[in-house]
Amino acid sequence: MRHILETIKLHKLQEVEQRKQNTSEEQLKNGVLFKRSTISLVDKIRQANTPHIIAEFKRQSPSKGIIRNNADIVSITAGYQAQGASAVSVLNDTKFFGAKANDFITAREQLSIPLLQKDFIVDKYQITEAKAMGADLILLIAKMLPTDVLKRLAAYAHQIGLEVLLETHNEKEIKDHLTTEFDLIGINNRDLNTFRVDIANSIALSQLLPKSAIKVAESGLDDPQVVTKLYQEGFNAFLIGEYFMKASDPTLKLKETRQKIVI
Ligand SMILES: O=C(O)c1ccccc1NCC(=O)[C@H](O)[C@H](O)COP(=O)(O)O
Repeated sequence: MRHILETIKLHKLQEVEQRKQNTSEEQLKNGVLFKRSTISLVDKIRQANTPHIIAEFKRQSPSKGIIRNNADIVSITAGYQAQGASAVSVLNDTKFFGAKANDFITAREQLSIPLLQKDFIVDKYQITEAKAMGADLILLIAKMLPTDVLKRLAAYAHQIGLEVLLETHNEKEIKDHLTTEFDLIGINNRDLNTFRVDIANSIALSQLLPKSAIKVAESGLDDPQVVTKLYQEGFNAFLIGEYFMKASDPTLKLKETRQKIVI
């Protein structure tokens, strides 16, 4: 069976080609938000040695199906900011994650903290789009693209003022990118072949990174004690989606989680 990322990649390539027909990159660059100054998550993390939560807004996922399809982007993302998220991540993919067309821009309109545009980037055009919709940082996934392409895309993102979170999941992906310039290194706790979450694997992989790297634990985090453990092991930030989104009150769940993390 085809890997989920391969399926997503094939779909993205088609989707992006279609969007290019409707809006040129030059048109995107003329948008108001393309010119805005971005807000740095890296600075925020370097300034405060504390567990930084990147709270994610996601309606559904390939591993869990529908999580909260009719979620209100305004109240949830505003609540995340009010409850101390260091950044908010908004899924921007419709086919696999159920994003609605205006989710990202609506979040941008009301947030003053860094906003991660969470998509599956296979083309420079999507990075221009991300900037044009008001992103501060983007995600690149090591498994999806060759190293030289990832480096080129990261360089372009930096050129237009975006920070880059590189997602990794195994030793090779980490070692291949050790010397390259990504701003934050994510380690996905979830194996996307099996959807199994393995925190011990993430801790072992994090030891391969230099102390100075900003390490982000991603996926499957549903216990403040586990976040505490990962923080003690050197992770700086925690990308949490489903745990908040499936709670009866996502922003209250973020508040409780932050209170329960021991530092
Ligand atoms: O979440 C999935 O099922 C998934 C499947 C295939 C590719 C990516 C996937 N997730 C994207 C993410 O990065 C997560 O939304 C993010 O790490 C938050 O994870 P969680 O806290 O488990 O919602």
